[in-house]
Amino acid sequence: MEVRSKIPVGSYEETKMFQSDLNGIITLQKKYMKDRVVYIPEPNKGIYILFNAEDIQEVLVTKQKYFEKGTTANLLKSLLGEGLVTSKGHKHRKDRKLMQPMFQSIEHFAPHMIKHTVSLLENWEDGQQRDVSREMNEVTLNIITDTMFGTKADKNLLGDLRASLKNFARFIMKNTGNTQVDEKEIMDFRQNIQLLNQVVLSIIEKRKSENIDNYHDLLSLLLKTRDESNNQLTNEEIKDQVMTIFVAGHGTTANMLSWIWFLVSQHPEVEQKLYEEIDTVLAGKPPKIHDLKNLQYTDLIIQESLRFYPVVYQLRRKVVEEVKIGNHLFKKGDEILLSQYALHRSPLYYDRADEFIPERFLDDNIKNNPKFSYFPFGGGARVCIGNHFALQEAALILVTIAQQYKLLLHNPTKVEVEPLITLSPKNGLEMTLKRRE
Ligand code: HEM
Repeated sequence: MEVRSKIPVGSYEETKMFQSDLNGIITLQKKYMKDRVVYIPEPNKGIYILFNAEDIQEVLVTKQKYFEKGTTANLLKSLLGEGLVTSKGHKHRKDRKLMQPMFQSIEHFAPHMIKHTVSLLENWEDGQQRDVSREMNEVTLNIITDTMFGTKADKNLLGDLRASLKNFARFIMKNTGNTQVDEKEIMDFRQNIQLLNQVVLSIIEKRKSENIDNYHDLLSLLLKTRDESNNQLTNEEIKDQVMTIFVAGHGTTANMLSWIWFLVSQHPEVEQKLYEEIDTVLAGKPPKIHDLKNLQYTDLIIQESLRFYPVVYQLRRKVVEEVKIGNHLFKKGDEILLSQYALHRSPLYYDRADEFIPERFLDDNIKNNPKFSYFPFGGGARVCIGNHFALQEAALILVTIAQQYKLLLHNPTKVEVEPLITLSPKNGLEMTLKRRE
């Protein structure tokens, strides 16, 4: 008998459950993790979900050449063009090599990260209610435009931009694998893209009118780059890379920080330890990059938050050539789903997986877990290029704010997880700012 016929198939109810609710995959995992995989016959194209960390490592690392990015990446292309997130094969390797230097040494970005957090705090007052998710988006957007493009984010565009990106993400999630997309939705979607393109093109145009040698950021790197035949990158190529970093490089970190604030506010004992550590290590002084190594509990909170709410919660891959993964054979064209959300809550790897326990990352059992039982930044050739940038940024923003404020949440039941391209708080995150004595 053919190996692939042994793969269990989800029922109609299970397919519905998987599509309608993020927790559907947790129920599927409980039932099918011993089989390591389940096939879910979605209406347009079925998908295989893997539940074993070793199999995931094969897909992302050891057998990565048998895979390419799945259908979400194709829709993302309409926004990001052929940038680093969406490019494939030779073009991807070239792009990665080109952008890598910007992410190799990131310590010098620390003062910018702190400066933008401090200026965010200048607008905060004791007792105010603020949508912390919006605030985190603002500060991370300012940081990415400053560090990568040497410019300021245009204040007027910020609100529109955030709404635009969210609409865009909703569109993608609704239409991944869908062949009949509503005309009106396509029109709105195009308008959204135009707005984003405008922002990015204005950044490029402004720089072209200046002396690029005065800058040492990603934009200048892209403008100075020559290919093998000594040709410059085209405007379109530069726009795609800029748009990619612009989009991939702020909403993700903003959502991670929103979940951290939410989780910390719901766990007073964790909150207390965090504040104690910050007060002891920083002793009231602004953080410096070398302080991060001494902020160990802060680091545990960040790791555990990314386990609990992995902002990039699933990856899709498409098989390009028949391949055996674990005990199963996959054919060309098969779509595979790797779910950080499921693996990070798998009983195979985590005790009390539904509880938020930062200390678990000190546990030896966790250290012995297979590598891909925890993969918030993916893995292999396509591992997140901004992972260290994001972790450094999150820690600096978190401690800079926590030195001055506690954030209180009055109505936790109002906070809902919305699984778009990233996990975001559906209706924002209204919190009260309490200034510390
Ligand atoms: C908490 C924050 C972040 C998370 C959880 C995250 C997660 C991820 C994941 C899981 C991937 C792999 C996607 C795949 O394999 O299909 C990825 C790729 C990528 N990320 Fe991030 N990311 C974060 C922050 C950032 C930042 C700050 C930047 C840039 C400054 C960035 C830029 C990118 C780029 C360009 C790629 C594509 C890399 C490639 O395909 O070679 N990310 N990210």
